[in-house]
Amino acid sequence: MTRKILIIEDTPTIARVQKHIAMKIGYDADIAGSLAEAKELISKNSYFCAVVDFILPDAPRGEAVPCTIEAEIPTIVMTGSLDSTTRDTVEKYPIIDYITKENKQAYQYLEKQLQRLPRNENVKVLVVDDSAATRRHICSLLSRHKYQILQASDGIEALAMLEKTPDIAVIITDNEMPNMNGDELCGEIRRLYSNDEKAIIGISGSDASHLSTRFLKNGANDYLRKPFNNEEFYCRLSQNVDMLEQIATIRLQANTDFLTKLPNRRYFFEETTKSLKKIEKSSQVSSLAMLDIDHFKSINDTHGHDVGDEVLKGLSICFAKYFEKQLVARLGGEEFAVYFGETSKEEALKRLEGFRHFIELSSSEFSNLKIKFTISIGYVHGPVYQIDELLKQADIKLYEAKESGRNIVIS
Ligand SMILES: Nc1nc2c(ncn2[C@@H]2O[C@H](COP(=O)(O)OP(=O)(O)OP(=O)(O)O)[C@@H](O)[C@H]2O)c(=O)[nH]1
Repeated sequence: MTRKILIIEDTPTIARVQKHIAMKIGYDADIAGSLAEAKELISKNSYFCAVVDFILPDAPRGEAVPCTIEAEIPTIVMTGSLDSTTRDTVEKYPIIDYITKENKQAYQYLEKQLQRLPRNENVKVLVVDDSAATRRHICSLLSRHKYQILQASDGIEALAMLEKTPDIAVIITDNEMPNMNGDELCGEIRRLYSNDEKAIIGISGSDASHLSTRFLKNGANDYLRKPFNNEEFYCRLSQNVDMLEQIATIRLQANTDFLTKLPNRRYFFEETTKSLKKIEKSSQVSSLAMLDIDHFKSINDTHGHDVGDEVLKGLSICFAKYFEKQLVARLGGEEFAVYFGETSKEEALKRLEGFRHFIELSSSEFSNLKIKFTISIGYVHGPVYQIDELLKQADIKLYEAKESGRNIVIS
């Protein structure tokens, strides 16, 4: 779904720059050169957000701001300069943010805000406070920036909610609450979830100077003193969400094979080791296959490395269709592994044989040069709970598959 943005700006060059920024991010954009034009567009369209110039020829005192706010369009205000009258007007309305155009980084900042809004729709924030009024206030700030919101009235309820909704990213918690104080809740959350999974922002109205330190020492990422300034609240919150996002990106890069975008060897070892521990505890048997393209060297030697890469990428895409619930990784070169966990031997072999057959029939689809190739597969199934041992046994079967003429599954 393309989100539509309304740009209300009477200087055409500035409007064009803003439209360019919005479209680069993926928005559709309408431009209104005056308040009258804006009203006309608002009556006919629905907008995800608006970027509003504070001074317009037919709205010299910021009258366009209440117009978008009344139409329930999340609003970013652009101002020429921020004198006290402008600031008072801007602060009167529940806008997302204001940006001073005279600032050199104004458009970079606008771009960041426009990128954050759609992202925030997927960020879950849990608000923990025993005061319903404070919760309401924080929730209204969060909904203005399009965050997904969950609420709990004390620490016990918050922990239950975290267990039920594992993808909560940020917890904003008060300190003085019945049953469990905010700093204690913080400690408990950190016992269960790491800093790269969840960010915690502590808030308190207390004057006690040591409280911020207590929050931080118990694992909070940030602290806000009540009553807090809305702008500071948003800045701290988005910095924490940015940080979680950056960690997730780094983690994804560290766990992904660059060429095929499949999980890499490192991720495969980490995940299978965890799973094998569980399987061993419940006395189940494990199940794994190693797959290898036949005579891949000759594809490289005959057609070049780039064509070889194309073949590897094409094959990797097919894994997702055949092994939706299994963990597939590129171990290196033209060697891949499929970890079945507790799947029965019959089921695993049926899938592997189906995949081998599919590749035999369709491999020419994966490259522009229509290169045909086959794969060999070695499969193991048994009470083995060390991943290197499982791979060693599967590799022996794979070697047998190669020795017996290739394009075969050996178990
Ligand atoms: N294009 C491309 N080739 C790679 C990559 N990684 C490894 N290779 C090549 O994969 C080939 C593997 O060759 P071999 O181990 O001899 O295996 P094979 O030719 O497939 O022979 P069999 O496995 O016995 O059927 C070598 O030519 C490597 O250079 C890669 O990322 N891209």
